[in-house]
Amino acid sequence: MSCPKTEPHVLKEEVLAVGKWVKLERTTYVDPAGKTRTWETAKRTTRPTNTDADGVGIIAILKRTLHRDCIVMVKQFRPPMGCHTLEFPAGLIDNDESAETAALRELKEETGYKGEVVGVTPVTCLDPGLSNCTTQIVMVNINGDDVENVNPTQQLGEGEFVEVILLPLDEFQKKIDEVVQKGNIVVDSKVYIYAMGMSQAFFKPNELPVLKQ
Ligand SMILES: Nc1nc(=O)[nH]c2c1ncn2[C@H]1C[C@H](O)[C@@H](COP(=O)(O)OP(=O)(O)O)O1
Repeated sequence: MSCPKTEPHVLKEEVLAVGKWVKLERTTYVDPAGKTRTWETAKRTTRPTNTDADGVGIIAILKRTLHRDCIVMVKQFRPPMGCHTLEFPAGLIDNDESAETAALRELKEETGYKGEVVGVTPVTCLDPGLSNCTTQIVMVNINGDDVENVNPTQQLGEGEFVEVILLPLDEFQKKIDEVVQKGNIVVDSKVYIYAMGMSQAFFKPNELPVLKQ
């Protein structure tokens, strides 16, 4: 006998604990079989009122004459991980800020580069089994020949320590693997999936030989 189908939905959200940046809630919801259940949910306290995205991630490609195109990456100590991470530049969206404006601001602050937005994703979820945290990924081109971008200077806030790492686009996955193999560093999954996609697109490693062009 099949279960009757219900449109799953949230019934109530009770706050269990609140910090300055994060809160923990108990979410009561109805599952697709019509049964009422609960879930432990983490949320940021900082989401702006004008958007469903908490933050932005920035895929910034540095283009310079006589250089290979590079992706601008950041390495930093992340307290929740207890180690360094390799990530795309990223940050929280300020109130009344668009994803595009936040991306160019965060890129300038974290890396010193001035970029131009060439694309933006819809709101995407980051870890939906744990949290409602969301991000928009913003694609940015950087003209590395521009005088403003020849000696980029970071504008880091108090307590921010960010190392900029340039990785060539045409060997992105290989270079990430080299960085990871060197030490105690974890790569962000968005970064690694992008790198795997690049490898698949460029080298088609999983295609049968007869289908390769
Ligand atoms: N979960 C957090 N705990 C903190 O103690 N502080 C936090 C949290 N999330 C953000 N922040 C602080 C740290 C910075 O001072 C600001 C802005 O962070 P931002 O640079 O926009 O984002 P990240 O790059 O993801 O840190 O918020």
